[in-house]
Amino acid sequence: MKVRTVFICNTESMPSFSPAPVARGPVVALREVTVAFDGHLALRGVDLDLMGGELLAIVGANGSGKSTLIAVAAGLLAPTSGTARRDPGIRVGLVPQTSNDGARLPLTVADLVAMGRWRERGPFLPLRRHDRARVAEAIETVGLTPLARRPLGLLSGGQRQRAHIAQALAQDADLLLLDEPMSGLDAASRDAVASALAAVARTGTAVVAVTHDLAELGEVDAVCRLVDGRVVESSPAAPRGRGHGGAATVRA
Ligand SMILES: Nc1ncnc2c1ncn2[C@@H]1O[C@H](COP(=O)(O)OP(=O)(O)OP(=O)(O)O)[C@@H](O)[C@H]1O
Repeated sequence: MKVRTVFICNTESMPSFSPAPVARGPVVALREVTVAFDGHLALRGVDLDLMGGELLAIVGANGSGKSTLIAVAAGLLAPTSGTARRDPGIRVGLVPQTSNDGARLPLTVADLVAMGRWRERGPFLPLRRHDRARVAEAIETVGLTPLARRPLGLLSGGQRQRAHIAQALAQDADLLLLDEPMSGLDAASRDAVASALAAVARTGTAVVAVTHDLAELGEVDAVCRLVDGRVVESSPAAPRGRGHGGAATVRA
């Protein structure tokens, strides 16, 4: 199955996003993936392809295995059985469900987002002009430019969440995984993030977002629904039709 999800933001602030994603195979392919925690099966025989250029929404009730699936896709958790194959060398961006934990870090918004460039630039090295532009663009995308110099500890929960999303956007990841990224965001921020995710997918990135409300993601390319660790519904990538208001359909 193929799924892709992207959040979009203020498109006027994203001039450097290039169009024309390049079609290729999955960046991550899960086959018959099962994950057991102390005998409890969190995932049961999951087959899933995460495709570059696609925005995939993962939905399901509490405890259905969404975060576990994200952890396996990110390479943070090995399947108990089955296989998780990742393209070698892909850059993975992750916004975990608990990204609000950074409240006590002695960092500003700009510091946090700049860390998203470390993989390209190397940690603690001065950012180059291009890196600084990517950082500024990501901050603008989530609407935090006026707060760029503010310490994380002085932000609201939703603002901090947006800062973590900006850090992920700045990474230019091949695979972008977001676990309930809209949690705590107001309507304007949700729209901005949804637009940003869609734009990122259009650059060729595989974007995967967990949500309890499909509508908040806007248009997605595919949907994967989990029930008790199983994929019970999935939609293949349909013609995106972004700009035509088309949304992905879900089929059993
Ligand atoms: N580290 C762990 N140890 C033991 N059980 C775990 C662990 N992590 C998750 N589980 C169990 O695995 C199942 C799936 O959990 P998971 O966090 O993936 O669900 P989820 O769909 O993301 O839920 P939510 O919507 O509440 O975030 C749950 O029954 C949970 O209790």
